[in-house]
Amino acid sequence: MIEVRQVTKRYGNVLALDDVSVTIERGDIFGMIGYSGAGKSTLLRCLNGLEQPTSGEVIIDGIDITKVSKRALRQIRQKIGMIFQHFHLIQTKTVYQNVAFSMKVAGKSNAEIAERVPELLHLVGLSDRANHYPAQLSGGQKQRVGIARALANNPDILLCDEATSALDPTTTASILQLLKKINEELDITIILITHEMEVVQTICHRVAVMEDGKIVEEGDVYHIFASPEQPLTKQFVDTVHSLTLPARLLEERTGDILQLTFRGDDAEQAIISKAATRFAVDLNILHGQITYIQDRALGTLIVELLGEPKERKRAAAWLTERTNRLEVLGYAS
Ligand SMILES: Nc1ncnc2c1ncn2[C@@H]1O[C@H](COP(=O)(O)OP(=O)(O)OP(=O)(O)O)[C@@H](O)[C@H]1O
Repeated sequence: MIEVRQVTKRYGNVLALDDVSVTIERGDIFGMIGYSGAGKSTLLRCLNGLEQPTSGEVIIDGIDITKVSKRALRQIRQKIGMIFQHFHLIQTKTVYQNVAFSMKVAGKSNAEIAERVPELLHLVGLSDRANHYPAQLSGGQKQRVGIARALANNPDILLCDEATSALDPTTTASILQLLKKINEELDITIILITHEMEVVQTICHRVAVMEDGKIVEEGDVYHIFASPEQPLTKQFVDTVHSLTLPARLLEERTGDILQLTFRGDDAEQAIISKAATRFAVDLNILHGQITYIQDRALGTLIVELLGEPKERKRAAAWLTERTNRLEVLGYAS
């Protein structure tokens, strides 16, 4: 388990982290999302002791790593692997040598290296590229080498710093699936920072939303998608989970336009038809979609609510209570 307790980090008069507290359970895939400058990289670097907080504690499996000796920290670091946006491979070494190098640095014997490296290359799907140099690999393959290298010393934790930001969508998907497999099969806790909510949607169990050095919202990923509270969280959720109505439809509408978000197990149609019978209103469905957050469905509907103002208001209040999120996109003119 990782506990960040009231961590503050100042660079001169820049407050990069402002009293951040968060707990990451063993086996989680934990996402940290935020725009550039939010403090994500600084927080990640505090987790592996590359950065010393100005104040606060970073406790990994019961040990506050901000208080240990350099030697002890080096040992703890061996249990923490890291992968990077731009891979950071050694260009003059082959794939095999890149992975072997981190084991050599950790003092592993040649026999251990000779046994482990082929296993790792097999795990990341690069057995046939062992003798290639980084320049001969695609971005996705380079990241696979980065992952193999990060796993070489059997870490408990894998930190991913924008690991898919330099990759195209298909390659991103395959790297995310590999990370998921590593989490499930090797029981490695994964902490990833990203500015893409799609990455969070695809593999994270929990997510923290960061802004100006603070965590503004944190929770289970499905819950965050279904009921985001902070404006920034809503913005991120909307990047993958929003519907756009053609401008013509919005202009021609005569009723209120509502966007409703439902959990997958809710009977959306039943709620819509019940609202129509319960109140003197009509509801036209204009648009809808179901998004899957890992295996759980989250539905969105845009409806036009027609009727007298008082009835529309009552129906909207009734719907608000029965949906996860109701937003008014436009009122009847
Ligand atoms: N070594 C440093 N010296 C001075 N200021 C720094 C240093 N590292 C980070 N900062 C500042 O701290 C703040 C947080 O930066 P950080 O890199 O953690 O944000 P981020 O969310 O990871 O952004 P990005 O996605 O662009 O990397 C920024 O204002 C940044 O300029």
